[in-house]
Amino acid sequence: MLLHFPVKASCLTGCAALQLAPMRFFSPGSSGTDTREVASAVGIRKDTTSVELLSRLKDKSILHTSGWISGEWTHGSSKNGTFEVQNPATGTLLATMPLMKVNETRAAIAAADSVFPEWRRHTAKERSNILKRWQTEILAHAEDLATILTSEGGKPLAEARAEIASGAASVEWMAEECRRVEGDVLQSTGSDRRMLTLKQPVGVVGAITPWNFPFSMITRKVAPALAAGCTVVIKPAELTPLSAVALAELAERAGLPDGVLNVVFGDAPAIGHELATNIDVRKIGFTGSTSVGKALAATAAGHVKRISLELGGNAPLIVFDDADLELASAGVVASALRNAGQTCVCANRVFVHESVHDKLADMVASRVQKLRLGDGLSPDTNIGPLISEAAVAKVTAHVDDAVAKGAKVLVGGKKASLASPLSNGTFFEPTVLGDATIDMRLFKEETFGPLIPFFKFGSTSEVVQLANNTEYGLAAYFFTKDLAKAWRTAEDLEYGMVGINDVAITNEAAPFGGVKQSGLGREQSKYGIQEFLDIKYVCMGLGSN
Ligand SMILES: NC(=O)c1ccc[n+]([C@@H]2O[C@H](COP(=O)([O-])OP(=O)(O)OC[C@H]3O[C@@H](n4cnc5c(N)ncnc54)[C@H](O)[C@@H]3O)[C@@H](O)[C@H]2O)c1
Ligand SMILES: O=CCCC(=O)O
Repeated sequence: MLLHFPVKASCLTGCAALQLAPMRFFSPGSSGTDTREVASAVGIRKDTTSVELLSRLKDKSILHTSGWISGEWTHGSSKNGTFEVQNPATGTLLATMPLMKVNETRAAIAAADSVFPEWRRHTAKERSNILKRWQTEILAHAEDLATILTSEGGKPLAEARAEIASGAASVEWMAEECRRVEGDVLQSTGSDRRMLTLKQPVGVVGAITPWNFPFSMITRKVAPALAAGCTVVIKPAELTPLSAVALAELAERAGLPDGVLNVVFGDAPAIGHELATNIDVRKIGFTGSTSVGKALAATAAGHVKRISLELGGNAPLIVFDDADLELASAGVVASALRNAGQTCVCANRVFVHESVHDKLADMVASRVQKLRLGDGLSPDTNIGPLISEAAVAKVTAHVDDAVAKGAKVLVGGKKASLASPLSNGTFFEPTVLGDATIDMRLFKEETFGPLIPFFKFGSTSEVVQLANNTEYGLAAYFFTKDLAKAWRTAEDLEYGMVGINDVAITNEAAPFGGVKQSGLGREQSKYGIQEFLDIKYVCMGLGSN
């Protein structure tokens, strides 16, 4: 049954009326201003968002501070309270969001379920056209979306722009793939029957996404789901929900019918549990940590739901003695420090042949020394903040543990203190460590920070064994000019994705996903849409004539 929420899409300032506490808005250098002053000064939804962020946007109406259920912007129950979204570069408040729980999630699932029969009956071309219009809206708002993404997630604008482009490319790809979903006519086992298969949408999908790619992790799930004919409830990370609601706004503008896409956030365990247990949800698509993914998979298994998991990584990057060292050193830095090291496919462990180890370490150290740490919104920043103090603490612990066990700090090594207005930001110096060994935490655990540890190796068999010595199996990289070594190493690495002389391997045409405890299933590419389709076998008897 669909629960009714009293807030309509047109109720812009009215949404705040549902909140119990008096609303404040914040901007750097101000301690807050009464909501009514702001609302009258600027007109829309300023009551719960940072004026500084709004002032940076060309189209301010893509910034929402509500959930999106059944085509309505809603705060859900006013009894639930709120949570805050902060800019990790400055520590300033960006938005106050309604905390949603089980009832809101049930309403979103009910909305998705009620329109599923209609959405699946749309022709593939109709769904494809809506997806293409969504892509057009995303591209038209790319700069605003990148600004929102950098403000809530911290990554430099250039990386945010690349993420928006990659998300738009996923939508475009699935708009095309949509029209190529085909069943088969099978060779019949008897002359009196015909046998065929149909591919049908699985049903309502719950999409749970992380903060480190707040935009593209959503498009990678939602675009294939919508293309297949599924309806969706998105649960974005509470640290970065603003990208998700902007995407919902643009989907609505693209003509996506009400209820086909819904967004809820707040009490993550409660929302996740409801998605994993509600009988009307047929599939969960999750990207996040291995620990949460495992727990969610166990819960969903109790209800025999389909699930895709994109989990943690611990990527090796191997540099063989015949490698192009300029290319390899650029690859090490680009991979390990992407999004300040907070990327599931970041190189975590750099294995270098002993004959070129010192030279490569020097080349990497000199590249890293030139990088500028700062606010992602500033054009000369190469590395932004980490997402939180907890993230800074984890990188610090990994560096301290490594140094205690004999590693040498070649560059960086500690939390960075930047001048105001970045003095409350969560920054860590990009760090290069020499003499890393396998007894260190950084060998076994995903650091998720700007840390490049160097390990020495002697033979190919030794380094493949070291690279595979992890519970993870997402991405691996290596550099060599030897063709035979390239084939054998690519085949022997126990990873879902392998980059040879290349670290920028992700794109919409390539299957993204891991093996071992890095996950199940594939996103993107021609395989991604299959995760949202069931195979139905149809047998038609022809009678005895
Ligand atoms: N393999 C991939 O494609 C990929 C991509 C990006 C990030 N990641 C991984 O994600 C992790 C970082 O992201 P994170 O810290 O946001 O991960 P996380 O597991 O803490 O959170 C991911 C999502 O799950 C939600 N969540 C938290 N607890 C939950 C619960 N009990 N039930 C249901 N949902 C819950 C969060 O609110 C968030 O939306 C890293 O391990 C990284 O490697 C993997
Ligand atoms: O961290 C997840 C996504 C990384 C990528 O798209 O290459």
